[in-house]
Amino acid sequence: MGRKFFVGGNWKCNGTGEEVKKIVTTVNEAEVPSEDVVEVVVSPPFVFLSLVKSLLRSDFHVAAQNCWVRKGGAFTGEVSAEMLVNLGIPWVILGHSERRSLLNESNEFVGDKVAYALSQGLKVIACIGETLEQRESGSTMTVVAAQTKAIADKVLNWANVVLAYEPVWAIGTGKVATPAQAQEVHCELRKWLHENVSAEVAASTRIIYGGSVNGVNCKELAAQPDVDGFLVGGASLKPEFIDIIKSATVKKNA
Ligand SMILES: O=C(CO)COP(=O)(O)O
Repeated sequence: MGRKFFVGGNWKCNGTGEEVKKIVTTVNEAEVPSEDVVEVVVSPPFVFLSLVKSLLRSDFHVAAQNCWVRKGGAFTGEVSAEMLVNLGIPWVILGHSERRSLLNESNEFVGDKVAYALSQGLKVIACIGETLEQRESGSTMTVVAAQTKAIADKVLNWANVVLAYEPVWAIGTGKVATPAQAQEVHCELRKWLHENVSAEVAASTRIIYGGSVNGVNCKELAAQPDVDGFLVGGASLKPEFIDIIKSATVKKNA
């Protein structure tokens, strides 16, 4: 049941036009494994989506970092799923912990967003993850299961969903989950999908890890059986993003 390795670069709210062009040039010039081995997506801020799409190599794809929960209309400041489709943007990141915590996006709201984006033909990187306090109190699985359930309640077809496990305590902190910690949660999530969605969805859905992934720690993480790739923040703005893409070969040779 081949789950193709997936590497996403989440540029968050960073970059000028010049900086964005520089990052794209770096990834365009890189020699990386073929599209059969790794699927690569970069996610610039909305305002740079068209620029990046026009410059980016054709074997890599573009993702937005968010979209509105329903059909567009009188929602000042929002960007709709329809607009992303109209721009030719195939992917969207939804439910990132920064939006959950800073903008109060609830599990239900994220579930609605995922369902609506999928209904419009977008592919979704759906983010889940526990805080440090939740981990220390032993509720990691309860938290990520509730976040996943809110998505599963609204989504019938998982073919276009990638689940990104991003422990909040590991995001932007330099404190990466150990390979064993990541594997444990990914394995539990796959079990959850098996029991609550279907064996087929559990076997085929990619579960990727995010949180302080870099060009060095990626190899050992990639070797874990249930880690199907990465969602990379800070390191996706640097040349080491290429090393992270190349970690796909660890999986291939496993
Ligand atoms: O939030 C992340 C990706 O979505 C991870 O960010 P860092 O890689 O900077 O920790």
